[in-house]
Amino acid sequence: MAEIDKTPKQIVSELDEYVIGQTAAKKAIAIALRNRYRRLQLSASMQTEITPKNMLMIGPTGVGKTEIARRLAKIVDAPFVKVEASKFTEVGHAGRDVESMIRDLVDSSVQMEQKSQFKGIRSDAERRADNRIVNILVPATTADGTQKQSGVDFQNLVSMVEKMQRGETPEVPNAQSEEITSEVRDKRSATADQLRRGLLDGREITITMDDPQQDLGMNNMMGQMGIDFGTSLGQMLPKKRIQRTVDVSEAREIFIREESEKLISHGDLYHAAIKRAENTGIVFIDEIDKIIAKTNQGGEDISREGVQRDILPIVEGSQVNTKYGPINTDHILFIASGAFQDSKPSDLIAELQGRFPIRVELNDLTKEDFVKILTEPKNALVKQYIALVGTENIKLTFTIEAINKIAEIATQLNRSTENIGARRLHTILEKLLEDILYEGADMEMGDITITEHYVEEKIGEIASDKNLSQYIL
Ligand SMILES: Nc1ncnc2c1ncn2[C@@H]1O[C@H](COP(=O)(O)OP(=O)(O)OP(=O)(O)O)[C@@H](O)[C@H]1O
Repeated sequence: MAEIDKTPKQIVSELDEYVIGQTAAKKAIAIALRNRYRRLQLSASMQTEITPKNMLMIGPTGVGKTEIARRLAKIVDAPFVKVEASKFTEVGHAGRDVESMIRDLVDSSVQMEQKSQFKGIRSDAERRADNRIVNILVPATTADGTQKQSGVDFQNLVSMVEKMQRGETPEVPNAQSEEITSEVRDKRSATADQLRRGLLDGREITITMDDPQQDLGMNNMMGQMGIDFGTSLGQMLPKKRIQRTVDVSEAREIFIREESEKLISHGDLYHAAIKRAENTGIVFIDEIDKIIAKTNQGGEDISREGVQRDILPIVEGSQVNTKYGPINTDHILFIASGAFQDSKPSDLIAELQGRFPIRVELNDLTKEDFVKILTEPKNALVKQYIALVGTENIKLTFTIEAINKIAEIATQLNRSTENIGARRLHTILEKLLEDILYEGADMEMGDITITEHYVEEKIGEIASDKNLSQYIL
């Protein structure tokens, strides 16, 4: 969680690596985040007094609103979810369950927390997993000379349980009592060495593992019944074990996961995840303008305003129950976003407006922005395509004139058809490179340069035909 202490300037400069322009929005979001860090430095009583100032991003579609918020979460390692506000107005939506956004946030937090805890115990889990594999590959030899795998077998287990039911104390068979001959010991240490050096990868091995379907089935069933148990029921039920034949490398990953699960305390994990979501979580509510009531629409309007009223307590700060325990939403950062083409933020119900005091407008993107978006960000589209076809030994290059032409066509199309912002670049590039992507796998094409002429030839005609471009570009 150390990432949270980044200064606003550092955050903006990291955002600059991915998002072009929109400086006002980047600054505002960086300040909102810094204030949260500042708050955490205060005494507990002061902390509860200061609630985070939520933010409203206003701007047309496809200009970077979501991208800024999502990147920010990545930069500071914060749990993040995006929801469409309009989804809660849909007929049949289970009781307009707006709290689901918070539960999704906690799910994402649990995953992040689990990943970081697993990382901390990785070497321990690896050692245990390796032991299990070695024991399978080189089974212990019993006194009568037959081989058997270490561990308690099923019959033993049944008789142990029966004894416990009768109130007796069962004898726990001691794995050490198995005859491990020096020959077995030597063989095991040689195998362990081969395993560590990856020499056994690719060899098949039959393992006994937890049934992955069991948790899935249980979760689906709970979901369908709308039940949220206090703890994950899957953790409490006895695990169904199944046998599977897999590569040694895959078996190792399966065992590392199982051993990691055993090594961590789930109670601590869930507690840490809830704290993390409470203190650093970011919820992005898109299309907030779609839940503004239009006049004279009767029932539909009531439902839209109803959603605003449902969202209000969550944004104001309340407790939401999740299957990992209750979470307090007081300090979660909410970022709402909308185009507000036929409405204004002041059309939202007054209480909700008050909860989003930071307002920023995002600009429409120009042709110059498109040129930069195509080429500059770390994950720029052009770089992605170059890398993709590069896997088939094709060296793809774009001339500056070609990039300019693509940007120009995108700007024109956004004007003549619907304005979808930078999303237009995705559809244009996909169409432009269609042939190369199709034929690349079969042909030795060597170097390919995309010129202005190539761009005109491939998409010029479609772009100038309004009817056609509506469907294709
Ligand atoms: N300013 C920008 N710099 C770099 N890429 C951008 C920019 N604006 C948009 N993009 C790219 O365009 C796509 C859509 O952008 P984004 O999801 O941020 O749209 P949005 O403004 O949130 O719109 P909506 O409200 O419809 O969700 C993303 O792939 C994003 O990378």
